[in-house]
Amino acid sequence: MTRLITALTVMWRLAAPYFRSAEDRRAGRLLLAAVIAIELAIVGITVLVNQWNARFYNALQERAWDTFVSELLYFCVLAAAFIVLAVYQLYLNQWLQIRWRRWMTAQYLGHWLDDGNHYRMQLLGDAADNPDQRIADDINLFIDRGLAIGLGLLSSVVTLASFVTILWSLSAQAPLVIGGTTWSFPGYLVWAALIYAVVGTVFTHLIGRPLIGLNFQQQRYEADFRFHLVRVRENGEQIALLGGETAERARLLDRFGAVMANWYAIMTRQKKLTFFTAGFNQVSTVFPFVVVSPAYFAGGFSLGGLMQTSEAFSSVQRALSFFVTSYRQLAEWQAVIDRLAGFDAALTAGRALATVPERIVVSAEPDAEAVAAEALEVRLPAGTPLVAADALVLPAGVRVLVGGPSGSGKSTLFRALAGVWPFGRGRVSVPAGRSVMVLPQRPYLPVGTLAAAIAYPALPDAFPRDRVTEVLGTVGLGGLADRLDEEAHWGRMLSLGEQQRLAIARAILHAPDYLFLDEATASLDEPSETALYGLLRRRLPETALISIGHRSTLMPLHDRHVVLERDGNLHRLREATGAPGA
Ligand SMILES: Nc1ncnc2c1ncn2[C@@H]1O[C@H](COP(=O)(O)OP(=O)(O)OP(=O)(O)O)[C@@H](O)[C@H]1O
Repeated sequence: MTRLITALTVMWRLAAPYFRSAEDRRAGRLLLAAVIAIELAIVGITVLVNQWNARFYNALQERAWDTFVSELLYFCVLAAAFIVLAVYQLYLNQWLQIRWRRWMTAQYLGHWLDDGNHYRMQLLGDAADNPDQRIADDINLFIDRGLAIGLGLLSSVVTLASFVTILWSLSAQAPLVIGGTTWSFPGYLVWAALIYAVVGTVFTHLIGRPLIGLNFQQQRYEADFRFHLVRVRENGEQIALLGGETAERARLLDRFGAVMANWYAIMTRQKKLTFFTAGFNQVSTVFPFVVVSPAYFAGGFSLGGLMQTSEAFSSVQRALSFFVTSYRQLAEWQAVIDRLAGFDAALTAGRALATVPERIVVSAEPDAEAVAAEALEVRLPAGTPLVAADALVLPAGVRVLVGGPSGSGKSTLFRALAGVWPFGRGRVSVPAGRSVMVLPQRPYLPVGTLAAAIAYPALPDAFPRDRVTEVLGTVGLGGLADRLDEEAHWGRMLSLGEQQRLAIARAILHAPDYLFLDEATASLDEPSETALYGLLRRRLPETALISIGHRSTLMPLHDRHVVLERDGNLHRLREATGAPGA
């Protein structure tokens, strides 16, 4: 029971915001009201059809031709109304689904992407596996199944209320007579239907309960398998060069093994459940007749009455067995709710990480003249100290080379200065209104046109075309100028050196105040690297360049040289002796 209440609370927390949203609540509420109204109208038609049953079968029994014809016509009217309602119910339901889904997707994308939360969530580890599945599949399933189950439940409750009344009065008309003795008691047909359905529900629940967890796991294993397939696709070149196909196949089959093992468990459980539900459904066809037959054969009941009673009995029993028939859907839905709730929690944890008391605080200071780190200690997510930078000051236009052994924490220090690495303590102040750009060794090039890849993160047409062409020429990629509108996976097509040139072109177009280059030219030959640094110097004279690099040829291209040196259990940033470039 507490589980049910928790599930309902979580469901409400996930579903309600859409119907309260400023953007779409009117349309959402209207569509929902229409879908509910149609559902109720359909139940109304079922009640009318039930009453029609009595009249129609009586007309057949009495061979009353005129009544038969008029009842047939009446049925046609009901059927026509039912068809129109069924069509519009589906149509409006789908309309509601896509609007609701658009809203929820936008919300989740916002919470995931805003303010670097996706990256912090990733740093937190396995808190939210496969966010893509949460956003693409789970939101869809939550809405689709939620509406189906919600409307099914509503329809069952209303059907139950309507038909229990009918069945109650029919119980009085059809006394239960066995062996000449009357055994009936008020509403005995209702009680029979109730007991039958409750037995079914209890057994279904007992047999089917493990399906909730199994379905949850299944989705997870499937997503995991898909994720690893995508990894292989993305790293195809490396795998082919290393001849890693056999290892990959083994790894993928291993992942698939988990999919299969869980699937077997689902199959076994499903088999048990289907044995029960299929049997239950078969018995349901004849059970009402069995219950009413004593009254019918005792002679006090017409054929119409029998048919109406069996129909009403079936409706009550169907409504009561709603839980039995939709158990699989409910199990799946419960798993979806659990996953979305888990994703929600991970989103919140990611956001909370940005505001924990002990973290690296990066703030924009109106009076600051330089990027400055004060008592900065950068740590790993697990809390291990990595880098200490007591008093780093990077004035505008400075050119600093950051050195230090591999793994000493240079890239992590850049992440901390750029404000995406919260683990640690101390402060970083950035002059307000100054822009910062970080170029990593392997730049991110979104799939799309080349123009979009260069302009990223600005919009594809943010820079005049002739300027883009000219800048491409200056970084040595003039040959690509006439392919700016070509859509491709540029990150795979261009060599790493070309990608690095492209990233330099991006930096020149954006002209940031602070440009951090994390081995951003390491794939270029030394003369090209020197030429590109010269270009940056000429094109962005005001921009501070802070580079990480291991080559000694970088030294003369910078004014200052700082290094990370081991100091106890961490590396400390110190000014290196001997000014580079001197
Ligand atoms: N997300 C993370 N979780 C745990 N450890 C991490 C994470 N990111 C980096 N590290 C660890 O922090 C240490 C410093 O990594 P970092 O990439 O900053 O070093 P680096 O000095 O830039 O190295 P290189 O010169 O080889 O590029 C490494 O030991 C690395 O394994």
